[in-house]
Amino acid sequence: MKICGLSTPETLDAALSAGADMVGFVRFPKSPRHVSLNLGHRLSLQAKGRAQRVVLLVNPGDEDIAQAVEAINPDLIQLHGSETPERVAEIRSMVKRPVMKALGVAEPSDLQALTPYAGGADHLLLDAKPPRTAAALPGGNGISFDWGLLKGLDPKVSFMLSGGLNPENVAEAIRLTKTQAVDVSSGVESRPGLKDPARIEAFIRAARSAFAAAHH
Ligand SMILES: O=C(O)c1ccccc1NCC(=O)[C@H](O)[C@H](O)COP(=O)(O)O
Repeated sequence: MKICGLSTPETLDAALSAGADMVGFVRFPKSPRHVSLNLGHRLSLQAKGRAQRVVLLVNPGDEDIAQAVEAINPDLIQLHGSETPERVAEIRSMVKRPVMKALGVAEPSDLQALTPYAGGADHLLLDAKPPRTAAALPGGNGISFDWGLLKGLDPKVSFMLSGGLNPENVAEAIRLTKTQAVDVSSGVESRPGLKDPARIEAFIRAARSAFAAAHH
């Protein structure tokens, strides 16, 4: 279970105390969840040893990557832009840490885009595609995609499910998609960029019960 877009010590503590496996820090200035290098550094120290720390970058240049790695020392890098399979592999060898590539799903043909990333990325995160408006963020939009599309996916492909999840629908999403991992951002917020500790706890509780039920 990954809680993405944490940006305060209090809400990070709520995610860690509730048992999140991964906590995500967004480096994207247009996002209400963006963290400075300094804040990212402090949040990362707070999470160290308690959950995997993920830094989220969008089409980063080498310098952006170097700065984020130096300041935040993440356990994993999430790439949430239009990075090619070659660029993902290049970043992975540059940072010498695992990389998760996010891919948007809206129609069956989008699943074919997964194959070229299989060699270069350590994990795949399947998210909804962002709305086609100039102001839209590449992620964190609270939009679900049709989970039924994943019936067309090779069962050997492991992925993290994302996009429009919340405490109310996460159990159904796990049951229908048989995913092994889930990611959430706006579904555990009280307003864009502000995480709600009670919703974080409810999300993790619901996801944990659904994973337990799926393994019986
Ligand atoms: O969350 C953001 O603000 C963000 C900005 C730029 C690129 C990606 C971003 N979020 C990516 C995530 O991993 C979100 O958790 C994922 O898109 C799901 O978001 P939501 O549908 O709001 O749960």
